[in-house]
Amino acid sequence: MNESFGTRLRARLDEYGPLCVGIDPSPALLHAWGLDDSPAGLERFSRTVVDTVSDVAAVVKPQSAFFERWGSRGIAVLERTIADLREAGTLVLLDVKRGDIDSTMAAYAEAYLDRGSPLAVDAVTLSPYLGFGSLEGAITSAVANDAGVFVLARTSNPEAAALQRLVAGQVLAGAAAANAGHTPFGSVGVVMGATLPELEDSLLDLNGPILAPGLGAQGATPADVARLFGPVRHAVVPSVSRAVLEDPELLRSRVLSFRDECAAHLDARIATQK
Ligand SMILES: O=C(O)c1cc(=O)[nH]c(=O)n1[C@@H]1O[C@H](COP(=O)(O)O)[C@@H](O)[C@H]1O
Repeated sequence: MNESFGTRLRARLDEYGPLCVGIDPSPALLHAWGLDDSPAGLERFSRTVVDTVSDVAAVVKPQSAFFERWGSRGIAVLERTIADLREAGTLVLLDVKRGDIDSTMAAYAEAYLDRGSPLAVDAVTLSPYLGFGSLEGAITSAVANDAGVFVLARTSNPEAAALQRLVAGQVLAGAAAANAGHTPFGSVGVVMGATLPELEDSLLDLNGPILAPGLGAQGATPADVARLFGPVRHAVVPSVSRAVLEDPELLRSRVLSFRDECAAHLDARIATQK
């Protein structure tokens, strides 16, 4: 690898369309699929998602929490899932929402961003609540490994608004500073829920990718995403989990229809039309 995460993400979005598909093997979804709530059930679920969507989704986002529930056996399944995704060629965004101080944050960065780590991925979600500056080392490490980060700015859940509107400006400013001068855009993304009523104007200066969860189960539609993100729509990666994962038989068709609808509303071309 010698292209930045921003460059690789831009290419993948242009080729496959603007969609991130979650792997969220919750007990409820394992049950709906007729699988045991066990490491074997997790593995079957994850492998089915990888096999069914990796050739049509620009980004796939495993949710670490559902693997961590099973301790070392769950982490072993997560490692195999990451390896399968990388082999399939899709970009892997691990949703871990990590954030801590200096050497502790460095250890998280080593775990997820260092190319030699068994859990190395293309990008991770980070939490900025120990200060945006506490993430600097992880951002440096991401860039050194051609990886990326998505820092929580305004999340999709309704409880977040009161706290996050006080600090989102600092997150956006920190990410914009890290991305300045990078083309096609930088590798420091932010998370902005697709369910939000409105956005900070400073998002216009981000020059980086925007992960927008909240499609489907949390109520947002592709039209909402286009309305909300307006002038930065080319940088948005809408993310969907439960609405496509409910039924393995419908998984591929639902991913294709979310992907095509997002592309149509966001004025994005899909070079590889499957
Ligand atoms: O970082 C995330 O992916 C994330 C941020 C956010 O603001 N809201 C949000 O729901 N998520 C994640 O997106 C997934 C839920 O997606 P749905 O099942 O489509 O609602 C879960 O893994 C959440 O942790």
